[in-house]
Amino acid sequence: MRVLACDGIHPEGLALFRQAGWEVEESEAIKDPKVLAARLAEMDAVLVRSATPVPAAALAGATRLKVIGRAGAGVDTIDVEAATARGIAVMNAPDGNTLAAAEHALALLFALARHVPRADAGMKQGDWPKAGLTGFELEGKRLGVIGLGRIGSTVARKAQGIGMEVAAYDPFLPPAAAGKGSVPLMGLDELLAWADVVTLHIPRTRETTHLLNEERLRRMKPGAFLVNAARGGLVDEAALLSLLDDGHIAGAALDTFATEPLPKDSPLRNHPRLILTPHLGASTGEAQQAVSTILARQIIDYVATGAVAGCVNLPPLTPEVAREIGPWMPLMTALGKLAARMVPAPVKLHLSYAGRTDGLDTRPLTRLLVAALLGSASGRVTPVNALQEAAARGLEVAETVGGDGDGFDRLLRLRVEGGGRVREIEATLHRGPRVVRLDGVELDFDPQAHLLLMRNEDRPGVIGLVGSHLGAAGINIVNFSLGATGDGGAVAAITVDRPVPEQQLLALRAIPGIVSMEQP
Ligand SMILES: NC(=O)C1=CN([C@@H]2O[C@H](COP(=O)(O)OP(=O)(O)OC[C@H]3O[C@@H](n4cnc5c(N)ncnc54)[C@H](O)[C@@H]3O)[C@@H](O)[C@H]2O)C=CC1
Ligand SMILES: O=C(O)CCC(=O)C(=O)O
Repeated sequence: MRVLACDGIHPEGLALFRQAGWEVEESEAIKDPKVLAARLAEMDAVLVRSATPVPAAALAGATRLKVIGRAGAGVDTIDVEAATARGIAVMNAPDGNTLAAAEHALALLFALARHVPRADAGMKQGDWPKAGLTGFELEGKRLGVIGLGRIGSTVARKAQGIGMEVAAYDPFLPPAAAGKGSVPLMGLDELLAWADVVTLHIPRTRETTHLLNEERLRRMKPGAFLVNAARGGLVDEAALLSLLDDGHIAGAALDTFATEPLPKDSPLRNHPRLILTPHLGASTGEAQQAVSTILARQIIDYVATGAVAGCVNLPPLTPEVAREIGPWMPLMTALGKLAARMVPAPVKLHLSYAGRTDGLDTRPLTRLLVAALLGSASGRVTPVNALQEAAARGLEVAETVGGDGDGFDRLLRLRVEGGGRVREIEATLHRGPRVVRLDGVELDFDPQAHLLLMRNEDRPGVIGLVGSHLGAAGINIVNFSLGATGDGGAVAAITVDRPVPEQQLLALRAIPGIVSMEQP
């Protein structure tokens, strides 16, 4: 396994990759998608912070890539839609830098209130710049928090600790979370008109871009302050400059910008009532160590066991559940491949998980089977894009859980329709992964093995001829499982030690009494 670590990922996470046997390549920020694409063609995972964007163009040839890891919270620099369509998981580690980002927002708040940067700059120039730098006290002032998630709620709690009155706007908070906190919620316009200082803690998305446009900024209290340590683009920078100029907004502190790094000639750089930091929110030793190790563990576990944590395009799957369903995983892949060969253009798939189903999370298993079923035909299908691909290719997927396991602890019944045919497979893990019934006939074979499926007339001598023919061709029979169809015929699953060449198949089909011979 190979991982490309861009943008200065903390060494502790990289050490975890090495300990797990991964090869680690480190790189400066890569801005050109073509250059990144060339590097990603040979990688199983890539790690980025905010400097290396991962657009669709960078993923064009990334056929090996399993995970894009964001060592932090915001995934706005990654084309998650394009990654999902290519079956690539996108993971982040938002818990690792919550405190750092919240403390930085508060640092900016204090710096604004007491003109710390201007005082420092004046002192360094040999001045004693006391006059004109009278500030204001934060205790008793109103803080309006936009986005009451991890960072916003941490900022709110700490601001309450210094005696600020705090309210928030967050229309997406789950009702339980919204009701139990000590931070009252308001509408956006109400909050803007109420607060002495507004601080942003939301992701950048299509919907939140320019959330604070000129009209909204003007709804802020005259003389209010603004802090943005969330994302550039949430605030219309040109509008902010004009409101600072006309004095409606008294001051602002920005850690994030629409274009990063901020262009040298940006007018933001020259405004006396703007405090600027170069996207430092997550830049503490503790946060960088935390995000890199959290992310490394998530990626290593995902690739090794299928456990899913911190993934923005796959539902979570705890290590315990991954362990519980782990033995099923290779079976699901083998069954998906077998079903794909039996029904090359499937239109309907029904999976029924029967027997003991407690503790069995069937969703990742279904995704795995669908990925194998569709992946054999074309393109790259993984559990990440399996259901999306199924919908796009017109495959209807349904599953039921529970019901009689027919004497087995756990039994999977698979029904695939396509091309006017219906095929049914029943499989279990009892005494190893095995198929126990095929199209209603009792058999017993390992679906992962090289396989011949034979229909024949149920009369003496036919099987002997098949055995002799395979033997003469140097092909060893590993297992021969035979079942009667009840209409004078029989079905056999013959597992062999190697693939059977086409000409041998033709010869086998020509044996008298053979109705069909498939190598699925
Ligand atoms: N400056 C820096 O270095 C850092 C910046 N960040 C930024 O902070 C953002 C927030 O991070 P977390 O708190 O960890 O995320 P989070 O997901 O815990 O919280 C985001 C909150 O915003 C709310 N939200 C979403 N859209 C909204 C809208 N239109 N209006 C109001 N609320 C909305 C959500 O309901 C959620 O409660 C990240 O997406 C990232 O962009 C995060 C870490 C470091
Ligand atoms: O990696 C960084 O320095 C920035 C972190 C950040 O913006 C985030 O986690 O969203």
